[in-house]
Amino acid sequence: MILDGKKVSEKRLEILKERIEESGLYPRLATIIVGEDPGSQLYVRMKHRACERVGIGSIGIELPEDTTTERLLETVARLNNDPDINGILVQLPLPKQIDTTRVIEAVSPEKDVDGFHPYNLGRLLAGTPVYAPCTPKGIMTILAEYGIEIAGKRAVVVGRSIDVGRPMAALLLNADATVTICHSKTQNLADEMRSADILVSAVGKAGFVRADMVKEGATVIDVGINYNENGKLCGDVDFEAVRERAGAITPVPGGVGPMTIATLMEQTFKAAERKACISVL
Ligand SMILES: Nc1nc(=O)c2c([nH]1)NC[C@@H]1CN(c3ccc(C(=O)N[C@@H](CCC(=O)O)C(=O)O)cc3)C=[N+]21
Repeated sequence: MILDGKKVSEKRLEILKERIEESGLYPRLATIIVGEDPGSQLYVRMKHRACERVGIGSIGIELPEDTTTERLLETVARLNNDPDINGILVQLPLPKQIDTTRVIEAVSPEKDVDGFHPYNLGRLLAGTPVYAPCTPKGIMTILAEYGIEIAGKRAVVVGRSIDVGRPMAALLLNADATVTICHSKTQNLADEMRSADILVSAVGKAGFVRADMVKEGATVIDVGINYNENGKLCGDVDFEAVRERAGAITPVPGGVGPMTIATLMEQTFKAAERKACISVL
């Protein structure tokens, strides 16, 4: 079974559009991008397009490559204090002169629709999440949409980043999976991966997950964003070989990526609802 993230994201965005309309709210997202990285610019453009589609206002702030941490902190503070802004997204990665941790911690937790602030990561780890990082949250949504059971299953997450691996493990644990986090120093990695009922790869190497590392019938979630030798977007998983063994698998493109953006939209609306003290998701 192919887990069609594109299709699920479209459906979620349609539902969200109606909910926003009915709410009478006009949520607003501010994005900040530092520098000229074409990849980052593409993703931010996609986020603005999604905003437009569902009825979220968006403002894009573009700062030069040589922006200082202080200057970026001032921009964040201004958006924190702007009552018309519900969500603030600082596109990562930031240029190397910038102290990313300070910037993430400067975003008001109520406007942290990316879910990267330590308050929100702490709430997630405590099992009482408010905003969770959009990529792993989107993965939980796609698993739910396809009725894939999580409770009691063995989940193996390969990768321990703050935006994917760590929060993914926390979300799966909150859903009662037995969770293992693997990384570059893990011994017998292939054996660990073969034990997974749910295997999440967030490694960043094309062809990293081969068919012999996947248990028959397992659910395989591919978070990789790589480009092959022909310059084509591909994930971590050897898709054609692995799909024969997997029970369910997400493609790249059309899998996890669109779910990330749909989740960002949902969390931005949630921020507007919480500000207006209406129902809480
Ligand atoms: N503060 C912050 N928040 C983020 O959420 C964030 C970020 N920084 N930095 C970069 C990553 C990456 N990311 C993606 C979103 C959508 C697709 C997506 O929709 N991809 C399409 C393909 C797009 C294409 O054609 O390249 C797909 O997989 O089908 C991919 C990647 C969000 N990120």
